[in-house]
Amino acid sequence: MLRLEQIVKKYPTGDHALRGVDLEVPEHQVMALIGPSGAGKSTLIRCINRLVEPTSGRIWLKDLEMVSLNARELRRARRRIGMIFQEYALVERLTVMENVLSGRLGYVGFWQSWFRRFPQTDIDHAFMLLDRVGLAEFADKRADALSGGQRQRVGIARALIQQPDLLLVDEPTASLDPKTSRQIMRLITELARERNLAVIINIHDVPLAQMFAQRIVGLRQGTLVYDGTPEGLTADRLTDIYGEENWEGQFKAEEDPATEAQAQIADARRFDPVV
Ligand SMILES: Nc1ncnc2c1ncn2[C@@H]1O[C@H](COP(=O)(O)OP(=O)(O)OP(=O)(O)O)[C@@H](O)[C@H]1O
Repeated sequence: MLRLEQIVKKYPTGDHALRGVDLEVPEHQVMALIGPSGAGKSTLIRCINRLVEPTSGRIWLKDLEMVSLNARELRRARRRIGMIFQEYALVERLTVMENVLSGRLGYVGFWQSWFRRFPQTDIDHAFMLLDRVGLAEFADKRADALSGGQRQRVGIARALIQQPDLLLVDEPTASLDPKTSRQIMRLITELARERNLAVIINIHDVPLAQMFAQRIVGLRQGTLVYDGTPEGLTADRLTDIYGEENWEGQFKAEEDPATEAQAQIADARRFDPVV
């Protein structure tokens, strides 16, 4: 589905952010990218859709080689890659519905997008997605009236309306409380399963990554130093990634199936209070 070959990124400042990263992500896999600050996680995620230009290397999205695409081809290819950001990147004065539909801007013509005229199929899809992320009743609310958790749900719906093959998620829970963080991670992983998406999540919270991702990749100083299961992330492996530390107490937070089922039901019904 996605294959990175020897990705190198050296910024003009001389920072060597990625030092030859090889990585393959199959369809339906939720992969968490962890590592200390400055390890190159955001750079790696942004190289995939070329928000950051790799210095060298190749990136295959199925049979499409991303690095060699010209600007027009790249615009088209980016439709296949949804992105979810830490700070949501919503347009504050627009409604929830308009924000979700903005995910279709790459598909409609210039004048249609200028007048924000979207096909009925897009509008129906947006309503369906808003319902799925628990925001059906918020379609007409302005984005600036939403809580952090609700904003991230809008960000998820906006990424999914593109109908991407791959989701790139950059610190989706960094501004959220622990409970909302779990709900957002649960939603992302459920949607990935439902839609057969490959997902790469850049995340600092290791227990949260272990709880929801099928695979963990650890970066250190631009080099891949761990690639394995959540369970395999022992104290020694954490030291490989983050350096020497007493990792006692860094446990894998298990989800209790009964509590989990209740949480999902509650999740489906709940709406975050508007703050
Ligand atoms: N636009 C830029 N110009 C120059 N250097 C940069 C730029 N962006 C990142 N870097 C450098 O590249 C390296 C990797 O940064 P990056 O933001 O990818 O790391 P990260 O693992 O995502 O860190 P964090 O967890 O703190 O977000 C760092 O040394 C950083 O200073």
